[in-house]
Amino acid sequence: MEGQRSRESTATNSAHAPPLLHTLTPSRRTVPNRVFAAVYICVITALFYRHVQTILHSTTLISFSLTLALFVSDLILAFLWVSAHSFRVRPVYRKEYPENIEKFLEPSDFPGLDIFIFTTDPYLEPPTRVVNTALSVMAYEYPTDKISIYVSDDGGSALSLFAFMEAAKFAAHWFCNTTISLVELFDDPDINRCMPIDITMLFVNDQVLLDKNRDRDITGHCLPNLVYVSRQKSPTSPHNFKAGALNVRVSAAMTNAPIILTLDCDMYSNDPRTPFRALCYVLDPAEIQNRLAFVQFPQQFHGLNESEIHGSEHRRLFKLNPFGLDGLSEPNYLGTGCFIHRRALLGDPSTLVPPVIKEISPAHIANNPITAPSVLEFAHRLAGCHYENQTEWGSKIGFRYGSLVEDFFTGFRLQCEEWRSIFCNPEKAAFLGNAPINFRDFLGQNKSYSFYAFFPIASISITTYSFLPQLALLNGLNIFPKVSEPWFLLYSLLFLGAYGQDFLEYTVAGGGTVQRLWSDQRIWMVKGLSCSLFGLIEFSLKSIGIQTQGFNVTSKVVDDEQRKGYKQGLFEFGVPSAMFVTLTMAAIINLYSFVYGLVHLVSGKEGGGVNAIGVISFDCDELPANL
Ligand SMILES: O=c1ccn([C@@H]2O[C@H](COP(=O)(O)OP(=O)(O)O[C@H]3O[C@H](CO)[C@@H](O)[C@H](O)[C@H]3O)[C@@H](O)[C@H]2O)c(=O)[nH]1
Ligand SMILES: [Mn+2]
Repeated sequence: MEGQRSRESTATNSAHAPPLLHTLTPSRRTVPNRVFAAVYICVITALFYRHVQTILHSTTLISFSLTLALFVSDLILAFLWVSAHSFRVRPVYRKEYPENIEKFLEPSDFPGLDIFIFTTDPYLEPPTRVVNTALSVMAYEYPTDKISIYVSDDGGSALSLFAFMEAAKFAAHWFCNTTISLVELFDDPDINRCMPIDITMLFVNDQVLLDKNRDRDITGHCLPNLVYVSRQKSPTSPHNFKAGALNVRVSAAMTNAPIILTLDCDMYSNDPRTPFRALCYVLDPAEIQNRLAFVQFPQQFHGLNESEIHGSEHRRLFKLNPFGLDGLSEPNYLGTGCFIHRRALLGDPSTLVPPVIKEISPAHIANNPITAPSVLEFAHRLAGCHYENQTEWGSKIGFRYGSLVEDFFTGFRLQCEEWRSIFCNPEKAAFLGNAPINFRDFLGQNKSYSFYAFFPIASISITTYSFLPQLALLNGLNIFPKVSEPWFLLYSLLFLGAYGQDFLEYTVAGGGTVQRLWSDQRIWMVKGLSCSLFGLIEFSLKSIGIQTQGFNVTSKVVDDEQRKGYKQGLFEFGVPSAMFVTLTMAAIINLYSFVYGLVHLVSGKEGGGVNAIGVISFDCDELPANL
């Protein structure tokens, strides 16, 4: 990480001021980043000058179309490079002082915290894991009577409900004995398995499993509220996937806490003090005035292998880029590990959009027992599938519908409404999760990530560069400058500049290893040829009205065979997928043209030669550099 940091404090610690809650420090990379950007833009401009010259002077249709294709591909990559510059223009680092929260607040003054945990498929998401997620947050060092946990089960599965009924009993014993290591619970291969059971019911079901007013652990201390929610679904009204589940307002009827924590069932709390960290921001009057909507913690994973072949830790997306966006007050919402002001979900900072029922407005104080028949009846009504009809839920308020990546979309909409956000990255991971270790699951998951704004269009460039130079080489056409030509220097600069910056960012600033950087680069190309490409095609089809499939839940089940392969750093091609076709085609053509180029180079024949060996490599945010 960064070395010495000058302190640009947002909260001061003078005699009369409240205790220091957090500090903010701009990264030392800011100035070098800006200088580099200026130089790199000049090099990119030179590249386009060359492309235009070649197009204008092309004599055959083939050379014209080849250069045009490269021109378009480079244009897309250059556009993405420019947009990625926002991550580099002002990265910032923060530090919190959670120990000061208690100087500032009495336990009775702590704000209520409603924790939402999501699950949808007991076969892909073993209920024992979901239970572990819930137990991990029950152990938060936070006034117990202020915490309520809502488990949203979109599958309405009897198995998940049963698991939670057992968990509620277990909690009474476990809660007072938190010395049992959570990691142990997670890594036990036997409890990770999902028992096959053939009952799935869809019904409106809010079941209060633990009530803080009623339930005690075995030493007599109170337990947090634990509520199982299974919203009603009907074939005639869209359920809007996770965004729909997020918007079920049962928590508003029962506890209506001002702060919400969203957590996927594949994550668990790794630090019981995390809410204190979040409070350092959400309680800071300066931040509230600055229209703070949410505090996002990074998604981090455990159980990854050394080289992390799939790059599924998404170090850039989840850790590096948010530092950059934080400097601009807009880190995006990552769907899990995020503390949100409930108020931010109900309209822009200046005009509150009133919910249809006033009992669920942020001002409403929910102080009836959550098991009171009136509360339960109200909660049932809110979880019904028709409640949202003719309302602004999903369009102007709540989590926004219409995108499979509801996190990215909702965060973006909140920012458009002038809400601000903060990225909080403590040294000890606040949450840890599981990333898919199966190659097909990984690609399936990334098909939806690839909707991320413009990123999927990079697949046009990647596909072009995966086939075009190779085919040109095999046909004896020159499309890149020779080593002896001055233009070769330009390509070298593009290559070295992109990789140099990427290397420094990933390893020195981002703490990643060279091996993982290698995997990250490789997987970027793999994604461009598979999931991004398919995501782009699906998105285009959908835009012109052709139906495609919806959200694919990422499997969290891992068998021993898969675990073994993954540990050895092997990609698993055992299961069929259309996404492998483009990948394999590119691999074969690249290998063939690589050998072809090499043979010609060694035998001293002309025809492409060193300038197009057939291996392409370029960084996700940069221009291609073909050697
Ligand atoms: O109809 C649905 C579909 C999914 N989920 C839950 O949503 C969560 C995320 O789904 P997962 O299959 O794990 O997707 P990932 O690709 O791993 O999730 C990433 O991408 C999602 C969409 O952008 C975000 O919501 C997640 O927080 C983010 O980790 C899981 O807990 C699911 O149980 C539901 O509750 N209802
Ligand atoms: Mn997930």
